[in-house]
Amino acid sequence: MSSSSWMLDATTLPKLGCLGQGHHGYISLVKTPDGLLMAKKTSYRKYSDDLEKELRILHHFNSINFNIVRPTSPIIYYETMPVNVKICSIYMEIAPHGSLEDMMTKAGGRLPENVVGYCTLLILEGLKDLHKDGYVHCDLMPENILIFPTYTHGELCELKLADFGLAKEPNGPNPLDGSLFQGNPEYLAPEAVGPRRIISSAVDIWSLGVMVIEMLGANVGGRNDYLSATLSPMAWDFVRKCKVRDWEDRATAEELLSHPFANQSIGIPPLEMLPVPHCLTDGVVQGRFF
Ligand SMILES: Nc1ncnc2c1ncn2[C@@H]1O[C@H](COP(=O)(O)OP(=O)(O)OP(=O)(O)O)[C@@H](O)[C@H]1O
Repeated sequence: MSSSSWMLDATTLPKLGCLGQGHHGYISLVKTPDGLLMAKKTSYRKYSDDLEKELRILHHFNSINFNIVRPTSPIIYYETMPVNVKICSIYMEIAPHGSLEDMMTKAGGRLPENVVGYCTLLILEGLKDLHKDGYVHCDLMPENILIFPTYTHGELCELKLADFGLAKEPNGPNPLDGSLFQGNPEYLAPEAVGPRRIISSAVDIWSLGVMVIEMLGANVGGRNDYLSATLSPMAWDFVRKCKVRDWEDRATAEELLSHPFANQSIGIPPLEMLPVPHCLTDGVVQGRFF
């Protein structure tokens, strides 16, 4: 990457489209003068602490882990918009195939089991390093897993963890009470609510189990008897290990990496299964990816 794209004159970059919308802001597609396409994540300035933390985490893992989205600028940028609206932004590489949620929507709400196994393996690769360094994502859901093309080892796509706004840093404060999985309570590990409120890497493993259920098209609120009857024995065994109620007995990312469910060899999603955000469809935007 050239030094000109690393230090941006953020205010002059044209906004070419919208890549996504979150609860605290939006993600837009921008292009640098030398033709590099990037994702710009913007929120109101009152959320700047979360955005600064997200950028810190992205930088921490920039050269360590390829399954965590990469930042494309070193600092957070502050701007004042018309009518004195104060915003802040960070820049990162663009996911040309959107999010896992987009892929599920495109597939009609259910992915083939071997594709889910492959996606799970890539997510576990990201979680393993995150947890090894003492971080907890705390917001693991399909919309926060981004899809990238890759042509290494004959693979077609690569998944990366994104959206670290609620993440817990080593020795950092817990996310605010009530901030996790608003509207998606099934994703929240039981020990992360109530008076004890334990936030550890096991919280992400619980969410991963729920995500696997969702990707397989089953009911995420379903009880164990329903899940054991609905999922394949291998998928159910994986989910069961993620959803152990006692967080200290829950499997770790490292352990789950060797589970047969995450090692199905023929689950690489075919090209036609990969979504493409509207603003990136052919002919609309020309440019290079990071
Ligand atoms: N780097 C990226 N490339 C392409 N699309 C992206 C990128 N980052 C985010 N998006 C899209 O934008 C959506 C929202 O992003 P993100 O979750 O980071 O925003 P947020 O404001 O933190 O959301 P929330 O408040 O709901 O957690 C994602 O689900 C994805 O569809």
